[in-house]
Amino acid sequence: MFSNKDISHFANLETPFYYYDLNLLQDTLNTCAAAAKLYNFHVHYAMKANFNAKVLQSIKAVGFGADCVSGGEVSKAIETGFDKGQIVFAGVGKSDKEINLALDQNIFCFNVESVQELEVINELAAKKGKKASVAIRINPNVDAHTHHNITTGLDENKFGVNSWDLPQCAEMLRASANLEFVGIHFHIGSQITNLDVYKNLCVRVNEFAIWFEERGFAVKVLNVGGGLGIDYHNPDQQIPDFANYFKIFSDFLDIKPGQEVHFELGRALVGQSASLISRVLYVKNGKKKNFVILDAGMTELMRPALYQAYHKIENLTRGNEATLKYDIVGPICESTDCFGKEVEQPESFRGDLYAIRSAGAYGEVMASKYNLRDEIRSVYSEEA
Ligand SMILES: Cc1ncc(COP(=O)(O)O)c(C=O)c1O
Ligand SMILES: N[C@@H](CCCC[NH3+])C(=O)O
Repeated sequence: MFSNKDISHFANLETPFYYYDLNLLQDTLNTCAAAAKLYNFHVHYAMKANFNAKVLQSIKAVGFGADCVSGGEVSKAIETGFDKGQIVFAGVGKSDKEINLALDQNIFCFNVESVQELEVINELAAKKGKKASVAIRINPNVDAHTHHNITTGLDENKFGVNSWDLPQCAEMLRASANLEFVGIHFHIGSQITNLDVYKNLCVRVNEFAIWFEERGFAVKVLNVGGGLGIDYHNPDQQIPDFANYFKIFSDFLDIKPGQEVHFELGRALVGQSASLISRVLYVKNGKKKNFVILDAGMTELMRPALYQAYHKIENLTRGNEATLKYDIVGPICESTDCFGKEVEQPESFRGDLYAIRSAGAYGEVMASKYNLRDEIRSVYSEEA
């Protein structure tokens, strides 16, 4: 919800830009941190969701670790001041250069996604005379009931080690003098709104933990990944239900004394804290359709074009009284450059300000230069 003061402030600014509500971000982080603390759970922020410098500063300040998926993210986390001892590094295709960088930085652990990767990390660690801490990312074949493009924990997905490869994994761990097994890792998908899915995950985590323990491995860390969704239809109902989310893991995981439970949350921490603010360039009234053409497009927010993702769209200049249906599109030379079809809006005019809500996660960071677009700018609530 934007105040009149926000809207007058936006009216003086060049569009498009991401607007970050840093107070809401702080409230979200504090709520999550307090809910996790109740159970002594460890939270790593999934940096891929948003690595805007101010966002990262706020997250670091609350004491979370970082979940990284590239050497670039590991470096950025360290530059930002995240504790190296709280950095985890996942990814199915870690290059030798990235592994070496993470070894040099003594990060908390590699979330390893294949037997071959274990072999490579062992070799590279041996060359440096080091022992690399590793958790095995297991693909548990649990359906996350989310969009198939952001599902990661089914047998057909490329992520993690499948259960039938675990015996080979265990053998490799035993044979590798430069690896230290710390635990098991899972991440079954993103934008998960049905929390029952996590109960199913817990059942599988318990089974896999026993599997490793029966073979003589001490499972110190149970890392259950992230994926908690946000309500894209109600962007003003802003803070996800962290209390219930963590309670599920406390209730359904068999947590042994000394065992740590780790999470890797991205979207839930940052998703509602930003909107993409744009101006209407043109309004085209056709025979079959009316179009609102914005100065922001799929190059600034790719999710609708990529996953047919829903984002609530609001005309900030004219208010809420919807009288017409428009396809809300951008200026990019692609037919998928569309933020919403047949969206009910007030009659709109050139110069109106539009907000595309819930754009704090996988928004700014997925922007592209396609069509040689200007780099997307950011504006922060503290500047208003
Ligand atoms: C390994 C891993 N951990 C954590 C996340 C964070 O996901 P989300 O933003 O849905 O919480 C992702 C992205 O889906 C991921 O691939
Ligand atoms: N980029 C996706 C989420 C992918 C999560 C990373 N595994 C989105 O916008 O919803």
